[in-house]
Amino acid sequence: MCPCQNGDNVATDRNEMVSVDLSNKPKVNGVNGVNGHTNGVNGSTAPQQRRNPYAPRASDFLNNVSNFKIIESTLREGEQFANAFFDTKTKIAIAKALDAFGVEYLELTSPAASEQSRADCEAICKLGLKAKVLTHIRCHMDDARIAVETGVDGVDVVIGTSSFLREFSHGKDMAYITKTAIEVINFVKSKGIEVRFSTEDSFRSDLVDLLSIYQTVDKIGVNRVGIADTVGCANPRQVYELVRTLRGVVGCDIEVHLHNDTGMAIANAYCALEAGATHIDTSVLGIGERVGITPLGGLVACLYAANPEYVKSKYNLPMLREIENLVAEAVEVNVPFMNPITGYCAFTHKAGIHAKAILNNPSTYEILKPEDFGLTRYVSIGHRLTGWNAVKSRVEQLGLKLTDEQIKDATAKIKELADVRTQSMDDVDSLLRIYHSGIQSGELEVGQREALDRLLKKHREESRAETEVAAWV
Ligand SMILES: CC(=O)SCCNC(=O)CCNC(=O)[C@H](O)C(C)(C)COP(=O)(O)OP(=O)(O)OC[C@H]1O[C@@H](n2cnc3c(N)ncnc32)[C@H](O)[C@@H]1OP(=O)(O)O
Ligand SMILES: O=C(O)CCC(=O)C(=O)O
Ligand SMILES: [Zn+2]
Repeated sequence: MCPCQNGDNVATDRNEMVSVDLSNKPKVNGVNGVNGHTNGVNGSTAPQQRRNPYAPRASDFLNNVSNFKIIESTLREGEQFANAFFDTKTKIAIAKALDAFGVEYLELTSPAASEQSRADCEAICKLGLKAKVLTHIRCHMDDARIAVETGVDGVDVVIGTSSFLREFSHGKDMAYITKTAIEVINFVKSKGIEVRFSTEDSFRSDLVDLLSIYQTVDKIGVNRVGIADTVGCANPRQVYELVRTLRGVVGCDIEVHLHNDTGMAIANAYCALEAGATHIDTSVLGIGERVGITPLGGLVACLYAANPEYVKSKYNLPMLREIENLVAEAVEVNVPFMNPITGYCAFTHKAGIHAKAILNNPSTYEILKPEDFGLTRYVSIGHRLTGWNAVKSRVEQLGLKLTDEQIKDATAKIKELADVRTQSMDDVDSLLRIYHSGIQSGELEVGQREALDRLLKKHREESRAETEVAAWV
């Protein structure tokens, strides 16, 4: 289990990961502990508020990085993930969790997919959630007729416009697509619910075709148009340019749906917002067709970096981990180790240079504050990359009195041992305690490596003897 996830103060359940929760740490170098934000390194008087380089620039008048809505599609796109099978109970649990987190919309699988999909859609509509409930259909009157009877707040209509999909999927030309889109949109609108029209495979579609159909549906009063990077081929610049062009052509909201085949989905979503998109599709852990779409957690991390207060005010951030665990369990995968926010070591700092600065001011090496996500920061100590400042913080936590010179001497021994194997937290603690008592008793002085080795050996033998006695009892 990840030390960041077990909630204990000291993580010792992985030998190679020697981490310590420094949240209750006393003053270090004259400044507050790691959770207390300081006025700068080593207590300097630099101003606390620094300009956030990730914040939107005032000159970007289209920028919606601090003004967006999430359309959470775990229960639609996510159901297209290879491992996904959501029974009704699981769908309801996911829907409620996402609603409590604060997403603005939930998108559900087409009720035309199966009888159970239709029944589940109705059941979720009846939950009385704060989030608006949408369902996702083909651009076809048969699907639209079923969808509007489920009780949804809106219908997301999609049809492929690229030559690939026109030729090999539905086989329809742009004239047919436009005519059917108008019919379906007018029908859904006549039921008094929201309607969105999206072109599938937008980035491999002809720009003139795209702008023409978006303009047509905007004129007849669609609530949103959607751009879909169905195959994950787009890059941030292309996304920016297409959304910005579209922003100049339609007055309605703009949604983007971005696949992650080349790892661009979060960056693309960010650029879409910069260019004026209003809604971003996500799924928990990014699950969906192939490698899925923009992950909810990663998007939240990225947008929090731009404007923490805005993101904190909209979403219940400490719920993120629970939601990811719920979905991970439902689809039988692990949360990836490098997942933003909730990954195995998202808030663990290791190298001595990092540890020192983090202890003085966490913002030196953190753009996300773990406490805003209900998580804890760790500093890893028992390895060859450690430094005396990290060791000093542990000495203070243990309540030991050692001079800086003595701590540097003890650190040299930790590094020597860690060159052979990573030291567990217990190993580091014992060494520090033995070092301390050696100094107290006068058996040890700084630099007396042989004396220290003798004390460590004696301790090892005593521990072994104790273990043997315990085994006999
Ligand atoms: C990119 C995306 O992820 S889009 C969303 C994908 N979601 C889904 O596919 C939902 C789950 N799908 C299903 O349950 C089924 O595919 C259904 C019920 C939608 C259709 O099932 P079937 O009628 O058996 O057709 P099948 O799945 O084999 O083929 C798709 C059909 O939809 C048509 N089609 C495909 N896309 C569209 C579209 N966007 N709008 C209208 N028709 C479409 C195809 O031409 C084909 O029609 P055909 O039966 O005349 O050949
Ligand atoms: O409806 C949409 O906008 C997107 C549909 C979809 O899942 C895709 O194109 O990848
Ligand atoms: Zn998709």
